[in-house]
Amino acid sequence: MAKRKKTKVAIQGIATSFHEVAALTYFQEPIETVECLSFHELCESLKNGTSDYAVMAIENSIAGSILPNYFLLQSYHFSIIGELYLPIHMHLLALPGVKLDDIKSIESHPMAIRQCTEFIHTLNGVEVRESDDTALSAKRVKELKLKNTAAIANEFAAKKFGLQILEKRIETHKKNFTRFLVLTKRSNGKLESNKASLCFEVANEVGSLAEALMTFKNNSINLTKIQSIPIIGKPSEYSIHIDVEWKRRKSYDEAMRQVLRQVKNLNVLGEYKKAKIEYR
Ligand SMILES: O=C(O)C(=O)C[C@]1(C(=O)O)C=C[C@@H](O)C=C1
Repeated sequence: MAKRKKTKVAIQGIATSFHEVAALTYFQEPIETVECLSFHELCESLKNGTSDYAVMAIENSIAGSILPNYFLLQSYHFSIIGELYLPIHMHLLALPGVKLDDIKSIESHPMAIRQCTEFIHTLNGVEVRESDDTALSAKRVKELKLKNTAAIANEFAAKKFGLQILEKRIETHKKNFTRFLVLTKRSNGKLESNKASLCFEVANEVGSLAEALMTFKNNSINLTKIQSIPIIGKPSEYSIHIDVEWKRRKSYDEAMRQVLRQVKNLNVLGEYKKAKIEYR
């Protein structure tokens, strides 16, 4: 009998990156991950059919929003079909036998570095370098035998690349989560949903944004996130991204009907099931 083809999921980074952990956690079935070394590459992989889904980090509870990804969501027109809040534990990894005093440079993904700034500030005179991925930094330390460099990455990367954990849990706050979105090219119809990601523009006039937001409030729709991003080429004009949650679908539909008349270019980026934030 022919083997069933595994679902292909694009991740930013290589095996053991946080994106891989997020993809394996979300899908809970054997998947094939497609490694991409940038978020742009990840979107291209989904667009050209190399992958069926993509998992994309959108915000972190210490470092905040990944703003460039809002632009990608807007320009690629994918559908968000799910979300995941992954607990993030960061460790400082080095070659076996290396001591903290030997470390002259640290490298990692910029979002990982931003989650560990308090720890990094305690190390004097250590150079900090940004890389494409936490796991890739761990791999480089191992393969290039970098005795004076440490990588910020997770425990899976430590194990896979045979590195020691020099300092454990160096994230600035222990309750650290990254929110990931699960994207596909075409959403397969109406999934069971109680959350949506929307974007729109409003006139630069007194109360225009407040009025649109009041429409959600008046229909008992909970606003969970708001993020504005510039509209390129129109200085001081913004695209507003919001996430909303509802208890009754009817209330959401009614709010959307009303808000359509109040805003411009309303775009539903996805309707999906709200994820739980579970501290582990
Ligand atoms: O470098 C990785 O391991 C990633 O998966 C990237 C990434 C990110 O883009 O925010 C994912 C989760 C963590 O917040 C740190 C880095």
